[in-house]
Amino acid sequence: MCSGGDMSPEETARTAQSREIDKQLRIEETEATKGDSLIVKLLLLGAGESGKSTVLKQMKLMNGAGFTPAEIANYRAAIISNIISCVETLINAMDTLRIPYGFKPDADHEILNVHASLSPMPLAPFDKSTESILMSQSLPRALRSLKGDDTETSKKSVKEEGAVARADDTISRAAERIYEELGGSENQPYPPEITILKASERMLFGLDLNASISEAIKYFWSDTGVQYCYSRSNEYQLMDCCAYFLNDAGKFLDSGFKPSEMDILKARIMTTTVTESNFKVNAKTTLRVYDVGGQRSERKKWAPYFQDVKAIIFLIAISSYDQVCMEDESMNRMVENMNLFASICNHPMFKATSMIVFMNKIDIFNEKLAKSPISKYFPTFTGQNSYEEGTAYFSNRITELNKYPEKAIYIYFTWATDTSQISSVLGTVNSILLGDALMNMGML
Ligand SMILES: Nc1nc2c(ncn2[C@@H]2O[C@H](COP(=O)(O)OP(=O)(O)OP(=O)(O)O)[C@@H](O)[C@H]2O)c(=O)[nH]1
Ligand SMILES: [Mg+2]
Repeated sequence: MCSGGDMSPEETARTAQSREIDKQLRIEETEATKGDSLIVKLLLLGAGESGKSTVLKQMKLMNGAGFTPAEIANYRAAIISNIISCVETLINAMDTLRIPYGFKPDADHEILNVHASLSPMPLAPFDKSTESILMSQSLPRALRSLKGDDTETSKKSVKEEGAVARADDTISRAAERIYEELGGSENQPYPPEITILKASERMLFGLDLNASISEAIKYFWSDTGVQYCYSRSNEYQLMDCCAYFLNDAGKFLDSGFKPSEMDILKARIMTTTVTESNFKVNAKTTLRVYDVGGQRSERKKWAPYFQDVKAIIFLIAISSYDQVCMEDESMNRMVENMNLFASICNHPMFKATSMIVFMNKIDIFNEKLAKSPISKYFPTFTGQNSYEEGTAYFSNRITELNKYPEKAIYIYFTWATDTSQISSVLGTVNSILLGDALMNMGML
């Protein structure tokens, strides 16, 4: 077991947060069970990073609970750890995707000109057979064919539903070629700011985040190659809060920084302990909400909470249609979401349980549509790549998965980090829940 001294800031923040939640729960539990109140049990389910804990934070805010000073301090630590994780992820992705620092995607067709402006080094001699492969396919695939290992994954990725994102265009090939010619990961002529970050790559968590690291992060984030790498984040695992925190890294890393409600809503702490929160809906009714961890390894903890559930809010990040699954990079994230939804929706214990689906992260979905065609990942989608047609398509796909025709599926499109949008949806959901709960108890 990990002793306190060995914990990363993220783990420390998580442990302190769950202690604080436990304390709060004990208080709420006592309050909720006073008198003969009606308890409506609600589960928040869904895959990792779908937004369950964010919805719970919003429920707390709506209930006037706000965040305690201890929670605020924990979220500050979580934000710092989010920033460091994002920088580390991007540094690694620059090498995995073979993107050189300073790469300018707009100049992609002028590969050699771009090369000349980036590097004072003479062009390295290029092996012709390798070149022809690199110019016709993406590097990961090219490497697989060089090794004689052009496996099912790459073939599957083009035609079938739920394709996995792999850039394979002139820009990505130009990046790879320049990256190789500049000397790959080891020998690129890095600017000093990038050198600081790369040198401390493995130990950023232990570092004193002084002004020079903060400046280096600012420089790193403004690098055109890093921005291009960020634009391809559907090909690897990057937190959705990355841009929000890196756009203002200096402010968040300042020792006097105190997170706002929005900062806290954006902060990511992966759930590893099932939490129970009680909300008084009216004088006699308490909503008892369970928030679980959605990563595959966390799902074995769900079943003990399935008894007597009145409703499930199932979250799906609709923006995940072009992303790779966290736990299995050969799988599309939306397909993982849909499989998980089918297994919960059609679970015999939930035959009569109200199923409320939050198709979440509509803000990211909307932004993505301009550059990421749904049909590339879901060939059965033949409509316009618009918000209306995209949401209608996924809404139908989800509804079709329900095998109990007598059971209603309520679908909402949500933006969990936007307090006013989610409050209005949660208001409607409360009415449904109370109606259903009272009806089940013969009180309506
Ligand atoms: N832009 C945007 N970000 C969101 C939205 N909903 C959640 N997020 C962000 O997505 C990240 C993950 O959200 P969480 O609420 O932690 O996800 P979760 O489902 O609880 O994840 P697990 O605990 O791992 O199961 C956080 O950084 C949130 O701020 C949304 O609608 N829009
Ligand atoms: Mg969570």
